[in-house]
Amino acid sequence: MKYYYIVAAAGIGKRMQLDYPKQFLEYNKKPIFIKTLETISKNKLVTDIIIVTNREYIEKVKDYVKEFNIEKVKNVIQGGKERQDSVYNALKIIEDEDAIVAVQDGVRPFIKEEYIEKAYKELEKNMDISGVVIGVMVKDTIKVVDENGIIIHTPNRNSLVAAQTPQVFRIKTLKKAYKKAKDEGYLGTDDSSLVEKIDEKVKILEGDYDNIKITTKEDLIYLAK
Ligand SMILES: Nc1ccn([C@@H]2O[C@H](COP(=O)(O)OP(=O)(O)OP(=O)(O)O)[C@@H](O)[C@H]2O)c(=O)n1
Ligand SMILES: C[C@](O)(CO)[C@H](O)COP(=O)(O)O
Repeated sequence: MKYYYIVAAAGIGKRMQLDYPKQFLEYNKKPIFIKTLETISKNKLVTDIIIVTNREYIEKVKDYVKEFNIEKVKNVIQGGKERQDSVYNALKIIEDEDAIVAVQDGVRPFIKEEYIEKAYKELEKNMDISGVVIGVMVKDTIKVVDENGIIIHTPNRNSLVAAQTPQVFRIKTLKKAYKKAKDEGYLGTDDSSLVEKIDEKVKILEGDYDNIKITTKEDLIYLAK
């Protein structure tokens, strides 16, 4: 069985407001996408890693992969305009129709190996579900608001989970979901939302609060060492 791992690292980091993409920010003298990859490649189930990055950074990413001896990287390919386009580019080059595939933000460098393992295994043993998403219960009370900031309602916090990555799926399901989203012009903010749209069941596996996405300048504190 092939266990693919797609690492999305083709964003431009608009919200971080640097003059280079935030996946190249450093933690412990390594670009954060490399820290992410180190954890992934160490996992014994992962067989094939595909990195998706900005066209002009492909060679630089290949150099980093060599420099830091990241194993199992089979392809470094060009991303697209949105995260969804980048992940779709990677899905299109996977030919094995029986594979399991995990999708990961390159800018979640604190992912722990145990969650990768748990997610793959949960999906494999549970034929009732089509995907597994690592997530954490929200700590704040969440409000749904209208365009004027007026609160419409307050969902019950016990049913609210902040979705992270990895998000793991059977390849056939994920390809079907991505194709349908493309055909219908649907743009989701994560992979699971596309699979939910084709009425497949996706299960949340509780992860941890350390697995943050480096998104805005406030998150730089997590990289200070
Ligand atoms: N076209 C894109 C956009 C995002 N990503 C990747 O998806 C992950 C999560 O996206 P996000 O945090 O939104 O990154 P950016 O798109 O770079 O940030 P922003 O939205 O602020 O521009 C990141 O690892 C990012 O590199 C990608 O592969 N392709
Ligand atoms: C996939 C994700 O990390 C789950 O929380 C998130 O939705 C990515 O969103 P972004 O806008 O691409 O950062």
